Amino acid sequence: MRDIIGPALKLIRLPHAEGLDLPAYETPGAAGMDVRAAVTEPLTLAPGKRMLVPTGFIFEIPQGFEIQVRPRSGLAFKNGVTCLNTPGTIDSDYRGEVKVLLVNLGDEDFHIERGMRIAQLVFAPVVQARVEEAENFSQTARGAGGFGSTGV
Ligand SMILES: O=c1ccn([C@H]2C[C@H](O)[C@@H](COP(=O)(O)OP(=O)(O)OP(=O)(O)O)O2)c(=O)[nH]1
Ligand SMILES: [Mg+2]
Repeated sequence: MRDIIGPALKLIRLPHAEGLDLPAYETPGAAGMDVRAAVTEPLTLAPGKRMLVPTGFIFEIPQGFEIQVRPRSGLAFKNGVTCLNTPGTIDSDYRGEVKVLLVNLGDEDFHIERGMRIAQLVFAPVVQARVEEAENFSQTARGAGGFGSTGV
């Protein structure tokens, strides 16, 4: 395995993930690690339905980081299957199993097999803000203009 420069990310494999590949970067420059369905039997996701799919792993995310659960574009394009809550947020203090909330926006049943790559996990820095209530702000050229205020 190639050396990756970056913070260590510890994970624990749950019994139902026995034998599954670890979440992994498929190419040297991949932004996300593909993660697999830790289902014990094939499941069918009917059109218009959603389902929480287990990954079989718990992560210990270092403080100051998060994991984003993002869809795989191939599943979205070919099957209309995406993550309903994209990007899903895995908090650094979460110690439960990471699950993927899939939704089938296509028009055919989607079959989820054990070991299928269902989503990708992006490990990313986050900064917590100190929230402060204020009376007034600095002036800007934009002001409150938005939603196309600068033209096309
Ligand atoms: O796609 C996801 C999104 C979230 N989670 C887990 C990890 C995350 O830390 C926790 C809470 O997620 P979130 O804050 O998005 O949900 P909530 O509805 O605000 O729940 P809570 O009140 O538990 O924060 O659920 C997943 O396993 N998969
Ligand atoms: Mg929350």
